Amino acid sequence: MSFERLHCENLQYIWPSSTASFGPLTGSFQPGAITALIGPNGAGKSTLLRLLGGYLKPTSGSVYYGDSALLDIAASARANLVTLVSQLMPLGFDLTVAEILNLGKLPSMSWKTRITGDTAPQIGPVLEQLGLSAFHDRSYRSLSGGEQQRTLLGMALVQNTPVLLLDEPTAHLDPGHAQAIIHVLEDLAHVHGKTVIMAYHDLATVGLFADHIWLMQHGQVSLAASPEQVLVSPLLEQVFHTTLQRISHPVSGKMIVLAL
Ligand SMILES: Nc1ncnc2c1ncn2[C@@H]1O[C@H](COP(=O)(O)OP(=O)(O)OP(=O)(O)O)[C@@H](O)[C@H]1O
Repeated sequence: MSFERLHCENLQYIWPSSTASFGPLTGSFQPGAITALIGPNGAGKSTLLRLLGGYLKPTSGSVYYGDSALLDIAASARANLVTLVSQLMPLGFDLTVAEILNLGKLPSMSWKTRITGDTAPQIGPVLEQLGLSAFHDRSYRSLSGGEQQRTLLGMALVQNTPVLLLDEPTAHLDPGHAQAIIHVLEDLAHVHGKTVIMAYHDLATVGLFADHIWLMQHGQVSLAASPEQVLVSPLLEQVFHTTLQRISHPVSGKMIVLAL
């Protein structure tokens, strides 16, 4: 299924067991661009990602992929449209790194290929891209947090959907691996035209790669604009309740925001 853009219309979610609520939110995400969701803990970033992926059913309003409401799209078709890489969760069972990456291929495989197919051609390049080739046969549970995070991202890359939702994809990574993952995401958006939406906490680096930033608090989007517009806004200090310093990157001139 192809679609023009991902859009949400009056999207609202009320948690049944708490006073927290999300939205209502109306807005669009651009294909071929990275949108970073920033905001303090509890702002609603993960909730928005789960609504956009169809993992939470909105209390009211809808998410549209082109003209189709997400919840009207069959689950099997949805799995070829969007994937969500969540924050790390312990697996209730153990698989190898290669087996987890293979799971990403299932939605696009026929039953016959699932039984007889060789997925090595698809997973090999992704293992290499994420620096996981040496971990091919390692048990997922035996990996460090950063290695597990790269494995889960690998499954999403193998799934190869036009929309990629990521919940803090670099949270457990050292600076070198974090930078490598950001380059992979830039390539997916800017070269392969994917819609990349990610919750992200690092104000120092978000302005270096994001094309759009949505600043969130209390389940609402307070400002959605370019990094140049969002990162200079005094709203940033209000939302994060801290003093911030802004400096320009010495080479690109892009904005780096530091909490002092
Ligand atoms: N399962 C749940 N039941 C009740 N309330 C929830 C549940 N999950 C999240 N919430 C509430 O919804 C609000 C938004 O949470 P969400 O996880 O979307 O925030 P976030 O911006 O991703 O935060 P963080 O930066 O800490 O990951 C919070 O107030 C949270 O307590």
